[in-house]
Amino acid sequence: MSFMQINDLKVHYPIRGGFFNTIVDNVPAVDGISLEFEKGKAYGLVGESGCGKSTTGKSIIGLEKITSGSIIYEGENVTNKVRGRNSAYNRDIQMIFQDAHSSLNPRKRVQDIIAEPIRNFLKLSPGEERKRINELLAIVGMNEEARLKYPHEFSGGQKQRIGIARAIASNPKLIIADEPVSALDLSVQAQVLNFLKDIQDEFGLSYLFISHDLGVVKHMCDNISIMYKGRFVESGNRKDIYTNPQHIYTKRLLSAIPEVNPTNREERKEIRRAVEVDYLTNHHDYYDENGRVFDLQTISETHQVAMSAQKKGGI
Ligand SMILES: Nc1ncnc2c1ncn2[C@@H]1O[C@H](COP(=O)(O)OP(=O)(O)OP(=O)(O)O)[C@@H](O)[C@H]1O
Repeated sequence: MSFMQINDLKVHYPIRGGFFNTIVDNVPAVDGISLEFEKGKAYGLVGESGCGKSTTGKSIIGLEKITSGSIIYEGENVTNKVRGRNSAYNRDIQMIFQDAHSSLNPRKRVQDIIAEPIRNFLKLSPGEERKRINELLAIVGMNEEARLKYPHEFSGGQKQRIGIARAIASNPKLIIADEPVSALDLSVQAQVLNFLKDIQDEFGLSYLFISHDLGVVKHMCDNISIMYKGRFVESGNRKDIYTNPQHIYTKRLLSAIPEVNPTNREERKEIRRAVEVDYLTNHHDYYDENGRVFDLQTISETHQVAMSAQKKGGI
């Protein structure tokens, strides 16, 4: 049973111009997507740069205005509602950003950064607050000495952990993680991803995991939606998406995942060849989930991504 439903969500950014700075056009950043969230499950949103992933995340959290569609949270329509600073929705839906550095206030000590949601939502006594901050630091593998330090005194991975401690401080139900590891070194990426997985199991969290990297999402998500130009071209469970992708765009994205195992690398080459043949021989149209025609220009862009990964020795 889902606790939140997103129905036909659209976010169109107005483009202004002319002498009177009127709206002359709009950018359909998100153009009719639907999603449902169940407790304890992780959902992946994957697609190339500019396809609308971050706009989706930001509109769910209330940072972007929704043009049309609805968000139903625990039976209540919360679309574009002016939500109070300490509403249940704000408490239950939290976000982790790609750039941990700029999402932490450089003038605040770690204890005040983590205390922010506690003060907004939990109303604890000073002693209880202190205890809760120590608990949260322990959950993210940091010791109490971190409390009095400032963000610049930490590495990228540690900063991301502080961001995670802040996100889980209010006991949220859903965390929207927008490229949470893409700014980190590979070894630290694995640490942070494993850590996110551990706390998911421990606290029954749900995630909306936003990434351009199908490899990362494979590690984290139960269900995956492939996004292209503001729409989903394919959605399914992890097994279906990775072993039986239906859409040519998904196949292309999959063939661009770097592969370290030589046997799998050969297999990957075969898949890529098969996709090429399909593309070159079948000059039929491809469609997205809503039956709208999917233009081939992006397919060739994806192809270039796959080819450049191959040249770098990735596949
Ligand atoms: N404030 C804005 N005003 C106008 N257009 C915007 C604005 N923010 C984003 N866009 C446009 O909306 C589209 C979707 O952007 P978005 O940031 O959601 O993509 P993305 O998939 O998250 O990309 P990336 O992976 O590079 O972050 C892009 O074409 C972008 O240029």
